[in-house]
Amino acid sequence: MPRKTVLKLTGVDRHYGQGDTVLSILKGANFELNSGEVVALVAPSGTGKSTLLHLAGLLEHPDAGEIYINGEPSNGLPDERRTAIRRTDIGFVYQFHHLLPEFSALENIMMPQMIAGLPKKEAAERAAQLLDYMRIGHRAGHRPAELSGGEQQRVAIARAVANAPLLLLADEPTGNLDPETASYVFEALEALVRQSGLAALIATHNHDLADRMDRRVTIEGGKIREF
Ligand SMILES: Nc1ncnc2c1ncn2[C@@H]1O[C@H](COP(=O)(O)OP(=O)(O)OP(=O)(O)O)[C@@H](O)[C@H]1O
Repeated sequence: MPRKTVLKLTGVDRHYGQGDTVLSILKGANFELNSGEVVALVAPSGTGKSTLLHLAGLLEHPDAGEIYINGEPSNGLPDERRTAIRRTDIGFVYQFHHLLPEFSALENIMMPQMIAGLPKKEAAERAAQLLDYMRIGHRAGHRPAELSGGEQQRVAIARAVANAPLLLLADEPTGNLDPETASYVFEALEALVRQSGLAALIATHNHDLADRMDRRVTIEGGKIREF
């Protein structure tokens, strides 16, 4: 599969606060992520990992610079277009699964597909396939509270890729799990990412998991550096 630059940041600045209390998180940050690449984002707490993921996911605006998703510059795009890009091109996984508690595992995975306009039957078929792929097909009818932490996180991963995005952004996706479960869930995540050829940027404090990814990047002095 030919590689495409799915995410690109050029000269990105992001700061919080103003005047004397300004906190500069990113300053002239550049970064590229290609399809098929799984990249670890490993940096100390508070250096801006979540900020970077929010910017890349078009959930926040940079103060300067440009963010391209699949070649399209995002500055100045109307909110509807940003939302459409988020829905179709980007999947998110968080530390805590954020599944909808009143819906089953299957329904949670159907939801983004139906919002994107897919008929219910097709959404259910795809959701069932993803659950099987994550080896939790037998838990399809269970609500999040009836699932283990590792199972919940696998449902969240399946939901994130349900609309076949180009880019997966994960913020400590295994941070809430014991090491053995974390390793198992990460394996499932990695297999899914590799099989679908999407680009993934995964923030983690877990060096063992980071070692298994293609590259590691960190945030240092407001820049994104390889290490
Ligand atoms: N909306 C905001 N307003 C003000 N400061 C913020 C805001 N969001 C984040 N920050 C600050 O920016 C810095 C970077 O935050 P961020 O959440 O990106 O760090 P992180 O590397 O993801 O940390 P952790 O590993 O602890 O999750 C922190 O000092 C945080 O307090």
